[in-house]
Amino acid sequence: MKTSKKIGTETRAAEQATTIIGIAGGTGSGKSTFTNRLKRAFGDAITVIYHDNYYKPHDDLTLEERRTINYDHPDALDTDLLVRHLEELRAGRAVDCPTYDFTQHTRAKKTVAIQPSRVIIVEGILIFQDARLRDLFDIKIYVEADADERILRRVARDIRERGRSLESVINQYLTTVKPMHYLYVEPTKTFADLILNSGRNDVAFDVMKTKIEALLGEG
Ligand SMILES: Nc1ncnc2c1ncn2[C@@H]1O[C@H](COP(=O)(O)OP(=O)(O)O)[C@@H](O)[C@H]1O
Ligand SMILES: O=c1ccn([C@@H]2O[C@H](COP(=O)(O)O)[C@@H](O)[C@H]2O)c(=O)[nH]1
Repeated sequence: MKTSKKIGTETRAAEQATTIIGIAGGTGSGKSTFTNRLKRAFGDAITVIYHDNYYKPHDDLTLEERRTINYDHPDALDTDLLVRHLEELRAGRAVDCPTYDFTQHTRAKKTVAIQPSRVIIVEGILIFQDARLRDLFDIKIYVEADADERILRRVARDIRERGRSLESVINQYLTTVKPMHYLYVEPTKTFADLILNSGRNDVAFDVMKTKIEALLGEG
């Protein structure tokens, strides 16, 4: 959307424009739930990219040492690489996206080829914290959920899917996740165009689905 240039009475560039949608919110708020629902609805017509895949690798450290890293501080992520990748995608070029292994707290070996498209969704807890990312987003959405619900969901998810114990999730939450949330995540809500009450919000999903259909020329 931002690349549109008026040429006479035509807006030619707008026909080719890419719209980048940022979906932020605290851990366990339902960002992935909302994002994945849109991805299921549109398939390859839209591109989804997760900031989580850009956590810095720490292969030089042992797993025990990696468990103690503060993953909720902006410095834990290679946001420079994400910015470069979004610029490439917006220019119509595919990128090789890293993937992340939460059970090992480091990057996985494989990368995934991400194709450009007219609508790109970027999801992550800290994506509105970086001014360069904010500038790239045409639409900014913040998924809201009470802290008690978010931690309960995180406990269940991290034990089920990310190889964690109850004790490790509680300890990580109290030492880094919670303080960083109030320092770096929650304040960025102010940048949002839309604040969603839950990632399982059918009305919000229908609104965004209609918007994306229009952007894709399906409306
Ligand atoms: N509104 C909701 N009610 C109950 N459970 C939810 C809701 N939204 C998400 N969940 C569940 O909570 C967990 C975390 O949701 P997820 O979308 O992964 O959060 P995030 O990406 O923001 O960390 C998942 O297991 C998901 O199925
Ligand atoms: O190695 C890692 C990297 C990240 N985390 C935690 O992940 C969440 C962000 O992901 P959500 O899907 O939004 O929950 C963040 O709060 C980090 O603490 C991790 O535990 N280990």
